[in-house]
Amino acid sequence: MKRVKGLWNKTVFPLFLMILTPHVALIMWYVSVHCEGSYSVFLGHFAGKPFYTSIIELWATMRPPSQFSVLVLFGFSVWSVILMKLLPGKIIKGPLTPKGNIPVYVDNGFLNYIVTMATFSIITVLLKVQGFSPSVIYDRFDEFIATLQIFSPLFCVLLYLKGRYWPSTTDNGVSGNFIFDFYWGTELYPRIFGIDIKVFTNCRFGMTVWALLVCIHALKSFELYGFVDSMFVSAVLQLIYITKFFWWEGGYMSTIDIMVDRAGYYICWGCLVYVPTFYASVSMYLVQQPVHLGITWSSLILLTGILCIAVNYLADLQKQEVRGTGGKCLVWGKRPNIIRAKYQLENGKEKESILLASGWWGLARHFNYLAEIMLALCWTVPSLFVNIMPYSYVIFLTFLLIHRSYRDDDKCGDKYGSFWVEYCQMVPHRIVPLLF
Ligand SMILES: NC(=O)C1=CN([C@@H]2O[C@H](COP(=O)(O)OP(=O)(O)OC[C@H]3O[C@@H](n4cnc5c(N)ncnc54)[C@H](OP(=O)(O)O)[C@@H]3O)[C@@H](O)[C@H]2O)C=CC1
Ligand SMILES: CC(C)CCC[C@@H](C)[C@H]1CC[C@H]2C3=CC=C4C[C@@H](O)CC[C@]4(C)[C@H]3CC[C@]12C
Repeated sequence: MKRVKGLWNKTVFPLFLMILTPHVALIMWYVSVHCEGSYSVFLGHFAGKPFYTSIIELWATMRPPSQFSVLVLFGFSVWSVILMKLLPGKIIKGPLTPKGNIPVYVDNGFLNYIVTMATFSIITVLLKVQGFSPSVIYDRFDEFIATLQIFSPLFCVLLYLKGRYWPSTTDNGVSGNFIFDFYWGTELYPRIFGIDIKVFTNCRFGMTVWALLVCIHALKSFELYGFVDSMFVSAVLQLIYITKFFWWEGGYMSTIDIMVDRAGYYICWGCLVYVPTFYASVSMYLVQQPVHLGITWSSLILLTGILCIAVNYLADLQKQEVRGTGGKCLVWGKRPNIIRAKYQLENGKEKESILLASGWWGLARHFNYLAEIMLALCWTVPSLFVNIMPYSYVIFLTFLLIHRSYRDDDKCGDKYGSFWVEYCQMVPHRIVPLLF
């Protein structure tokens, strides 16, 4: 039984995802642009054809990388690396790794984001004056997907080799199963010329490109129809969320992505290809499917979404503050219930950490996930209920976060043992209080 589980987790599932996800990234674009945002129309395009011819036809609709797409993506990556290196920021320390290393980061993500978005706005105005528009990226998005689909797997191969033969730290290693090692990665936080790869892929590329695409899709919509409230509401919520992310970027360095997930296909390919295509898909969908919501619905959705962002942010911040002050702070006006949980590093050294069982962390073990899902629903609902396609992200996110809550339980159970059991008894529900 254990062997079957291992085969599923370490080979079949990763392989399945690595085969499936490049198609998904392409399908999101194809359905939005060529199928009126409808999966049924999409299936109709290939009805009666053998599966493999449909796949070939689908990929053939995508134009190959152009000089333009390569230059823009390469230029943007260089720009991000330069800003990462040059912009000032407080030095922050990441959490202690299982091998006993402490990664150090320069907390300049918010500044990086502001400088990039301001530069994008200036470029947009300059282009507009000359009769051009960045919305050409929407028009030629297939060329961009093609470029990412070629370069990102190559980048992951490079990361695999780097972790195997030239690791940056002792937090590296292989399991001997190539499929799993490629998917999961061979290093926890690789650095190339001092550039932290996960900070680059997740924050400086993935999250920033997501914000830029939201603006580009909104601009395209504006050029086509003028002001559209559904696009506005969806875009504003996504942009506030992404801005919040960068504001809190220091905290992100202590999350599962950074302290557990290695730099492999899952995280790096995911942030380079999946985030731009899948995470920004609601905005891409709305370009061809504008909806008029009216002021009442627009305001209601916007306010609910902002509330969800606030809850998500406050929950993440609460954990950070309690740990930062060693539990000597107030949570919702009271002394927090905390567990001082002991754990051991791989070298046997004993350490202590705090588990918070009050505030948002007393409602459910991952209440922050509930706010995250509700928020994604808020920026999708403006597309109304005509098609399932715009809901793809929120459906994916729900599965991702449920799976993650189990993964995190396993991880924390292994790490904290009886302290985690105690916490689970105090806070029995995972994500939804009283229900799940
Ligand atoms: N849009 C998206 O695709 C996704 C968004 N997110 C968002 O990212 C943010 C971070 O999420 P994520 O990293 O998944 O998880 P969490 O922020 O929930 O962090 C989990 C970690 O926090 C520590 N921890 C767990 N319970 C407690 C507690 N009661 N008190 C103190 N520390 C605790 C443990 O780490 P330790 O080892 O330090 O004890 C655990 O591994 C969230 O806002 C989430 O919504 C997350 C995933 C996907
Ligand atoms: C099958 C794979 C290709 C799936 C790839 C998934 C990844 C792209 C995503 C997995 C976890 C995601 C994130 C975690 C936490 C985040 C913090 C939040 O505030 C912003 C979003 C994000 C950075 C998010 C980004 C995508 C993932 C890395």
